[in-house]
Amino acid sequence: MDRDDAVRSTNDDALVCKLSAATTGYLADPFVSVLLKRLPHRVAPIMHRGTYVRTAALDALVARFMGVAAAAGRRSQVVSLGAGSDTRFLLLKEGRRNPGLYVEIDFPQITSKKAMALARGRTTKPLLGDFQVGAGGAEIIAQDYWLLAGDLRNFASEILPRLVRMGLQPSEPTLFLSECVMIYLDPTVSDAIVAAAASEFSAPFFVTYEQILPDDAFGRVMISNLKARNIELPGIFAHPTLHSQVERYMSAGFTVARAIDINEVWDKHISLEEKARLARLEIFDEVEEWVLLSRHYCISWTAKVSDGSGLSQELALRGWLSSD
Ligand SMILES: C[S@@+](CC[C@H](N)C(=O)[O-])C[C@H]1O[C@@H](n2cnc3c(N)ncnc32)[C@H](O)[C@@H]1O
Repeated sequence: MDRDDAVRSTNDDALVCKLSAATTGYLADPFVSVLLKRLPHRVAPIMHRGTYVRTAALDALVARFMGVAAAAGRRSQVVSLGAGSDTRFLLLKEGRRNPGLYVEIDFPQITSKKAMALARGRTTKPLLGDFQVGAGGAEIIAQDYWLLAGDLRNFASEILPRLVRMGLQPSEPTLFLSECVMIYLDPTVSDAIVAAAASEFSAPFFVTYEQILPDDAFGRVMISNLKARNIELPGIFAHPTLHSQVERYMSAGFTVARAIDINEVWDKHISLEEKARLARLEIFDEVEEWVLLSRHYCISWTAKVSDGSGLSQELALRGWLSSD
């Protein structure tokens, strides 16, 4: 398995965790089972919780972004980088929420399987509306959803110009989402993606979920376990702390940014009712391991909002997670 195959295999990990979390009752997501029919192995409660917290936090941030755009009477655009098995577009449509434009990009090996599953799925096909399948079956182009094949290493030179040619509007509020993706890219590439978002768009937002803290005992084991599968995390050394996650945005030209770890999301941003509901799903006794693991994953978010954009900078940042 070469390096890119190994990186692509991380989407299977995410999908297995998601399907197991949905089957166990952590997530209300009927669409994961369209992408994966059967669980290949049992998934530990700690992974269910991690998947739940990451999904809940990113859902809240995406919803908040869409609310900010809607309040300003603007079309929201989401660009999910390395979207893999992202089902947010389908969930938005199912909930009759207007997704604006939702774009997903991944390697063709990943998008081909997804395109086939979505275009054929009894529950997914109607949500796409009229659509065309392109690139030999690797892409779906619908009015509010584009599933595109591409290599993010060519983001600035190929992907972004193509998106703009297709109708992505740099003048509209645009959220770039990197859910466990930029960490696999060379930092010069991921920094260039963040910089392109900041410089080419009038009201760019960026959300990143990825691993941090490579240098403590847990971090070293995490990295060596992945290395054993030929998976490198070049991004973790470039942006290893919450502080440096914020810095990456500010030095690219974003104007407000925050980063918190998953442990803090769980402690402060998941309601007591939700925690009580999750506690009834299965026994959870990996408490110490959870604290260690969840401190090694972070969510960071940022916005660049100028006075003339019609969006409030304060609104763009404050309240992105419920109790801010
Ligand atoms: C851990 S998975 C995450 C998938 C999805 N974002 C999620 O959270 O479920 C990482 C994804 O990034 C994609 N990816 C990594 N490097 C990429 C690149 N250079 N170009 C396109 N996609 C890439 C992989 O193919 C994989 O689908």
